[in-house]
Amino acid sequence: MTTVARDRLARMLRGDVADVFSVALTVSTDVLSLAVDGVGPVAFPVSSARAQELLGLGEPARFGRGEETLTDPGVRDTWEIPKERVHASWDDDELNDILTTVKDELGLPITAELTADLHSLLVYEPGQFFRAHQDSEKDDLMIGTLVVALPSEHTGGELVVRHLDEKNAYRGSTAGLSLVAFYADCRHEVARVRSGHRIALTYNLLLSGDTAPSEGDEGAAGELAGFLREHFSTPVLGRYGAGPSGPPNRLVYLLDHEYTPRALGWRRLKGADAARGSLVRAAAEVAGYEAVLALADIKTTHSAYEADDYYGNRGRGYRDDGEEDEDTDDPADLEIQELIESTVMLTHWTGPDGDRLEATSLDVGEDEVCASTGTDDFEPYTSDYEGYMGNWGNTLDRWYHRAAIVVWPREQSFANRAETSPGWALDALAEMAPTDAQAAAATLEPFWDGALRLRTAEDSARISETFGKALRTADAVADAATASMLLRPFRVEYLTPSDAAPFVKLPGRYGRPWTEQLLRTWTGVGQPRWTVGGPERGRWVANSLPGLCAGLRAAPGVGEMAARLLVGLAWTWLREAIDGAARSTSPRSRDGGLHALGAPLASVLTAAATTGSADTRDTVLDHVRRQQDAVTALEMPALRAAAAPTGDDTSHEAGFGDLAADCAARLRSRLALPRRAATDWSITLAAGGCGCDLCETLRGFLADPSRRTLDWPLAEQRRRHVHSRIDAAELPVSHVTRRQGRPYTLVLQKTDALFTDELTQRARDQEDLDWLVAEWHLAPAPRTP
Ligand SMILES: O=C(O)CCC(=O)C(=O)O
Ligand SMILES: [Fe+2]
Repeated sequence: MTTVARDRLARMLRGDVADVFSVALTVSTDVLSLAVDGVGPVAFPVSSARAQELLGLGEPARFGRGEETLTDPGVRDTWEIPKERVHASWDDDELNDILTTVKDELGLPITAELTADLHSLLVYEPGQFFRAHQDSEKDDLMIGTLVVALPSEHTGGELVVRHLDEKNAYRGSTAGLSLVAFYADCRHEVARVRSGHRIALTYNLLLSGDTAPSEGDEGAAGELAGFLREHFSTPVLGRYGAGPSGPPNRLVYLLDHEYTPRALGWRRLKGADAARGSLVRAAAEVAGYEAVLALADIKTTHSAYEADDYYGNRGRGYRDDGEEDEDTDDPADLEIQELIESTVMLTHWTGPDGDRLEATSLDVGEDEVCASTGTDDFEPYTSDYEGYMGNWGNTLDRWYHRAAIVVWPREQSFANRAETSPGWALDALAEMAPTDAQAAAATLEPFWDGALRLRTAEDSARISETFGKALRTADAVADAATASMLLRPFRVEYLTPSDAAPFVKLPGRYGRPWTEQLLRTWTGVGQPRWTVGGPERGRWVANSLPGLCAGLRAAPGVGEMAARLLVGLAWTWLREAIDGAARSTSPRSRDGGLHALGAPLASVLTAAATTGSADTRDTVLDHVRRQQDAVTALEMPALRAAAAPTGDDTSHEAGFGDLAADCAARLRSRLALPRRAATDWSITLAAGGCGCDLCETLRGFLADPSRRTLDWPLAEQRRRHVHSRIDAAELPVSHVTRRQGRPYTLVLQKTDALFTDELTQRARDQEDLDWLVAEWHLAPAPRTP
């Protein structure tokens, strides 16, 4: 198998630089004098009596985790002397020398300035310790920590500093000052002090001044540039499904140190990252690419077994240091098997204008990622072990934060940013000259639909803001094809009355066929995702359509044309939704479905009147008139949603009077039917559906006015068929199985609901009719007895 360019690039970067993450120095006690308020000058080595006095001033030390500061003697058990009481004065030249040495050994830029800021004085007595932790970066400039252990008699209390799978352990000196400096992302701990006292000053290390990394070596940059060119000219499969294969959009090289969003910057890369960063940057420059810094959330999923279960022996655990981990709750010993999946999502990157970090959200494909150190070598910030669950095997999910350098061809820069920030891209396009905007927009085409659709699901407030921008930009680009491309991913539900003014410019600029095509796309007509009766569409028709049409009419000609198209498409949707609901075999869901379409129906009629679409109105009324009687469940809410007649043109134009008359006629004829006699137990089983012998027997029993119960010996399958027929038709008939004899007996019994439901329905019909007569000025009819 040939190794792909990005892996060769990562391997080359790994080889080149050693990762120094902590350094130690021992210096003479002469360079420091220490005094503590309340104790006076502290001589070196610190005597046990002095240590006791210092203890007396101490408070239980706190520690930072993330944003919080906590006190927990299970994590940290040591005394902290308030910083205000501590006066540590160094010989300036000596301290400068020390910091310069630290800077050089940690591989920080030569021209930068490293300073130390006193953080605290700690005293550990026998039994005290500080568990593994990472220091919080309290200052934007903070890059690490300097521990100055003062000479004193003690055993135990080693300071252990780790990075990836390496660790350095440091023991204090009894004669000199022992200094240890390490990067802020290193986990470190102080082992339990066994005897005597361990006393240490801690400092925050701050990096400032000209922190530009030294120039990378030219030959190496040239070689790396070659890998970059190869990467960007080797096709990968398109994203978002079936897209054609093309060159990758980016290369994501994962770094080895951790950075907070505040601390990530080219000038503040740590250890090996600094040299790698300047090399990759130089290579990108040579090849004409752009490099930005980013933060990534990585999730890996491995199949895993608890070691005790797996082959019955304890396999190698993935934790090699036996240290307790406060953040994770997996079983300690897991036999980790193969990697099932790994996803990399960029959460931040440096903005177009250089150093400032901005939030983003981009899933990057596997074939766009490489690293010199595998993610498995890092400590996850959280993990989750799922034991065996049905179809899924045991899996271990682990999440990591890593920093990255992201490289892309300059001409892909706009597209890369647009993919995660469509709103930003639309604003930028609107600012460009039309020909530039057309060229830039063309680079968005491969992912634009996908990028916006994914977002729709997430956050509809943001997408409607983006929609507003898209309307304006589609006008500004002055090109029909570009405008269609930019607008295609949206749906008609985003178009609200307040968009009428910006929207109407588009039919003005691009004409009727273009507008019709766009609206068909937005409403999904003729597309497979076309769903009938979706609640969002219903809400849009009910709430937005009339206001939108009224707004569009403000632009005579094109606005009216667009409004008529919208009314036509809304009716296409509504007709299918009405037919779908009316076809339902369940009376309850039929009535519920029709009821929900009442307000949309009122809107379509109103909008048709507003836009002078008399033929649409007539088609709508015809369609409603042709429905079965159940359509009153649609007519009533439509009439209640319509404004009552004011004698103005619109309500007349809209045909609500005709609708009210049709509805009243249906109610009257229903009310005119004779009431059910108290002795009449006949039930009609709606025609259609199954006509098997069971259903025929059922039909006969139901139709018989004098029979209320039927004892029907039936095998299970057949009982079930009868059940489902009764339930589907929602008949007032109870069915129970008497479990005696063979086959069991199905006992059917007509219930009182046959009478009570009918009474309720009549009362409701009467109430509806009275309301219609009063509100819609219909001729009163004689009340039925
Ligand atoms: O006592 C030490 O050497 C280290 C103290 C420490 O890790 C801290 O203060 O965060
Ligand atoms: Fe610490």
